[in-house]
Amino acid sequence: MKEFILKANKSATSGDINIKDLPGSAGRLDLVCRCVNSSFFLSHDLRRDTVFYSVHYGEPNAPVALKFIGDELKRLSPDERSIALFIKKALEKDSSKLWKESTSGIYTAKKEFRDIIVEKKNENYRIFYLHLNGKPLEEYNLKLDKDNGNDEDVLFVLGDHIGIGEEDEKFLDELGAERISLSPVELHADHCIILMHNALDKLKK
Ligand SMILES: C[S@@+](CC[C@H](N)C(=O)[O-])C[C@H]1O[C@@H](n2cnc3c(N)ncnc32)[C@H](O)[C@@H]1O
Repeated sequence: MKEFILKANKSATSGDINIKDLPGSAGRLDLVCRCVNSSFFLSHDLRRDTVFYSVHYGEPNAPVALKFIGDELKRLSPDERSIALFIKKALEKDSSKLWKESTSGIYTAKKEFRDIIVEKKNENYRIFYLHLNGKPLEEYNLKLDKDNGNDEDVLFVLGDHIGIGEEDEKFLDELGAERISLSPVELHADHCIILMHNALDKLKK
């Protein structure tokens, strides 16, 4: 499984969202929507082998985690407004420690960013932190196949416009996360997802 997790430092944690003001009062929800687009949408298809998480730390109810499962998504279209409406619906529900489905393939839970990463580590996922100053992707010699020919389970960690912060960087270091740099210039998180997908797609050809 290929999974991405975004720390959305300012994104809304209730359904009280103005869809016309995603970058402002909704706390950069535009960025979350673009990451959903980049995670899943192909031309006339969806990436069914991908899962995307965003963990929101904005007002009024932080944290709230969202999980999108490619294999289960239905009726979602690639435009930001459509994605934002599904997110609004999910955030309108009360969240608890366990994942609860809002609409097909979209779940919410009251989970911290770190909780999800630890869960993945315990499930033997390989954890990568996408970072400007990481080891260049080309030097990684990525071989994401297990010996039995199945894909290795991988989680890619991303920050938003603010980043993930020093404490969470330290947490990732202690967890043994590997830092990958995708470019010598700083990119938007959604563009990093596209580049990462592209690199993995090429490994399969
Ligand atoms: C707009 S950048 C964040 C900028 C923020 N000021 C910071 O200090 O982290 C959004 C995220 O994209 C990822 N990113 C940006 N440029 C990257 C690069 N060249 N290689 C790998 N990941 C990158 C990182 O995960 C980063 O947190």
